[in-house]
Amino acid sequence: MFASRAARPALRCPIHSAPVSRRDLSRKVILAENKNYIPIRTNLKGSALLNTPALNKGAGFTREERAVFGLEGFLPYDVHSIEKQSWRAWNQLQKQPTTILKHAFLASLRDQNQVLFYRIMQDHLEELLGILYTPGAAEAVANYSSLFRRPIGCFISFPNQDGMRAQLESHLHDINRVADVAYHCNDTKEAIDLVVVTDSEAILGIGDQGVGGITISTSKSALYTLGAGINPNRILPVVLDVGTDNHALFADPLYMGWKRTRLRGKNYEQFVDRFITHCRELFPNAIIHFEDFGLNNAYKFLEKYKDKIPMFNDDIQGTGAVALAALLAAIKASGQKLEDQRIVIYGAGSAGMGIAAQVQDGLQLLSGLSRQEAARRFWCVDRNGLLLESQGNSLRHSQLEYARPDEEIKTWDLENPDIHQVNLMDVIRNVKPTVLIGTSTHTRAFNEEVVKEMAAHVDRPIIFPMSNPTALCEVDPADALEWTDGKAFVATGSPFNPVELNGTEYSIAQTNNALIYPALGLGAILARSKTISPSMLMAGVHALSDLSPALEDNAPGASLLPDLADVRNVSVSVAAAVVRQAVKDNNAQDPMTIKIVNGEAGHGLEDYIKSRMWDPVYRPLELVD
Ligand SMILES: NC(=O)C1=CN([C@@H]2O[C@H](COP(=O)(O)OP(=O)(O)OC[C@H]3O[C@@H](n4cnc5c(N)ncnc54)[C@H](O)[C@@H]3O)[C@@H](O)[C@H]2O)C=CC1
Ligand SMILES: CC(=O)C(=O)O
Ligand SMILES: [Mg+2]
Repeated sequence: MFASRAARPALRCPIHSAPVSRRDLSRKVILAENKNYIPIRTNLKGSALLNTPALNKGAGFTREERAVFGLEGFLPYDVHSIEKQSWRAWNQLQKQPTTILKHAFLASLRDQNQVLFYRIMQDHLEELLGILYTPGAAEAVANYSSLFRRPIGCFISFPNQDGMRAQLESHLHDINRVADVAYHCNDTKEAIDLVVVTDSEAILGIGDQGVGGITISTSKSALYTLGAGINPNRILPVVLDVGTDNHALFADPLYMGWKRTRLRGKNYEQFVDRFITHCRELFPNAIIHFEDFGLNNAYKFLEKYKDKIPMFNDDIQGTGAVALAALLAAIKASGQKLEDQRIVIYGAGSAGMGIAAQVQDGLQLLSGLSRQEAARRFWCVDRNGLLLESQGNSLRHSQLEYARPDEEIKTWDLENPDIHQVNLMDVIRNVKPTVLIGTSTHTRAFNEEVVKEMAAHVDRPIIFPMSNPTALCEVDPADALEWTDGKAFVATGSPFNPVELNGTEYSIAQTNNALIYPALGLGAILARSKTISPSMLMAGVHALSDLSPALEDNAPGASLLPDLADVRNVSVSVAAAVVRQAVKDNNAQDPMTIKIVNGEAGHGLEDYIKSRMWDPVYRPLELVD
């Protein structure tokens, strides 16, 4: 049932002191013109300056800069504004015939003129996100070695492990970073805010991609800049090359990674531990973002480090957070309660179990359920069907508490009672779920039969096919809406166009961790929090959920979450909530941020956050000897 307008909850975030206006969200670049941009000091001149992406302005160098930095013979005469440069780059990009060539064009631009790359991305975020990120990034990762031009990011390969510390350190001395960041720091140890690391075992839904996984680290890093204004020169994207079990890569003569079977066991763990130790020593202020590790390792390192250092696993925690935000929005918009939901998770891996854990936290915190009562709201289906207690030893640790008692299915109407494998349709028929989440990589698993059966028992089915890239999505939103006569709340992991049905336009929320992890990272960096705690995550969830367009009055068909293209504005609210929570929990260590949150600094937190965001504008340059 649709909730009446009066029944809709007030637009007030429990974490924020002030109400949040969704109308505050606008596509405009935040505050760029009000900032005082400190000049960048450099001794580079001529072609060396043009070949330093963090400093290069191309045709954007002013007359004075051209004279001072000896650029006149290197550039055509006319000086062009960044708007003109962005327009030219956009026209060039349009001429690239395929997504992968567009991705390669953007990578090349990033490698020539970093500010212009971020500027064109920001100017056309809606159109370009699908190229830089999912689904485009999947193709770029898979074709990394054949498309390779120049390396971006940090490559730590197992055979070179003896030099790991020096390899990381050399990135501190990278000319781009030194020019823009380290020069202005008292200590190079302050130069890195964030490390984004993958070992490439489970890239998006396309599996083991060996060294090509660097592109997921660089894409996720770019989204930190676009989404939360984190200075790109203070981010280190890393791939840990520990070999690959993707044997197609071995057969490729152009493959650029270490051609060995993936390292496992003790050697692997020590390698990753050594990496973390060096990062902590060399970049003590940096938070560490784990991305697309294989399921077992993802959980192993999360458990090992989450209470000790500021780190998080994006696939587990970022995905859990964005899914809960969308779920809370759907529930509020339809006047339901979280504790009344029966939740089926299809694909019980990192993302699926991360969502279960986050929603379980929500059930405990918001609905007052015990941990065990909350776990009873889930039915998780994996390759071998419904997770059952009798599967004991074959279940992974993260799955154990959601396994259902075998007793429960004794009374069920099963498609094939002879086999001990309860399939998705069995679960839908017997559980009558209110929520169906897909994190399985099983293309079109939510077929017409599944969706119609679900819709036959609930007024507003909540269906989140979250697998990426687009081709692996469990159901096309247009189908899900058609099969439910527009009653379903649908949200996907990759972008989909709005759906027109019976005179209503349905916007499809892109329920992707990219809507929340940039702000989570920004909040943790600004607070310099000791850890990235569950309460910080939950604060981010509430802040994001409260910005849901579906909670607007009279908004049939509205998206459950703000548009990913609005992420930078969304991030201000979400990061503020994260920071406030860190301060409240005595987890924050940055004196300035603590002062601001405690109202002792004379200006508000949101303004401070905006003032700390990096913008794609050309900063003045100052020549030093
Ligand atoms: N929307 C978002 O923000 C995010 C989406 N994802 C997507 O979720 C999907 C899974 O990613 P991860 O959890 O990291 O991978 P994973 O490998 O950890 O988990 C996938 C799970 O699905 C199961 N599975 C595979 N085929 C199945 C089938 N036919 N039926 C039932 N279960 C099946 C696997 O056994 C495994 O447990 C990927 O497509 C990924 O792109 C992941 C993270 C974030
Ligand atoms: C979005 C993301 O992190 C994934 O699909 O793996
Ligand atoms: Mg991922």
